[in-house]
Amino acid sequence: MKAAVLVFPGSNCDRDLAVAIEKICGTKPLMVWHQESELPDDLDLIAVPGGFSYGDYLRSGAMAARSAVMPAVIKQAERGVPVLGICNGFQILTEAGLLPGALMRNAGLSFICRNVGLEIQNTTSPFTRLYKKNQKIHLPVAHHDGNYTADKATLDQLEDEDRVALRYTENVNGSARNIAGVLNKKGNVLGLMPHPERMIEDAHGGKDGYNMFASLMQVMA
Ligand SMILES: NC(=O)CC[C@H](N)C(=O)O
Repeated sequence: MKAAVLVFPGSNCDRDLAVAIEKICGTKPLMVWHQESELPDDLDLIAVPGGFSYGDYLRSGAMAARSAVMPAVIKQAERGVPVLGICNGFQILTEAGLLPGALMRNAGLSFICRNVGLEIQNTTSPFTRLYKKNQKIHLPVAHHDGNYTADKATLDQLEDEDRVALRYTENVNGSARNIAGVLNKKGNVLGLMPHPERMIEDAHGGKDGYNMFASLMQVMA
């Protein structure tokens, strides 16, 4: 698999994500600095990592969404290349308009850093097809802006089109309808607040994130 991991000033999960991709998908990803304006056109995955791009100033992800590399990401997403945004990556993808809605400050106003329960909703996307419908998993979260919001029509549309990828089993951060991750209309762009790359081996305390990367491998097989 040929994958690229984007790196912004303030990204801090880029290495963990690269390690997970190499371990599960077998090849070291390209690390792409945000100032690049082109991406190879034979990528199988563009991964947007977590962290605090630009110190979360203005709004989390807002400045990164306007960086030089993003027009190339948008072009490839439109061509159907899988794009996975984790945590700050999810915030960047909503700010770039690749995913609907926004991530607001957590309802409790504090940073939340712990494992949370989740339920898999969509099992047809390239990221989720190895999970079972309504499967309960645990993944870590670490964010202060994870409170997913969108207007009622958008939330209804996400549900009608099976684009809620996963939900929290408890309302962790105030997210509308407990939404933890959403897909774009085509299903090739996923953003989620929990960190699958931090739960891929026994030393992490579990492997519930493993299938998110393994699913991508199955798509290619
Ligand atoms: N782990 C992360 O990616 C953090 C995301 C973001 N900076 C927040 O705190 O909301």
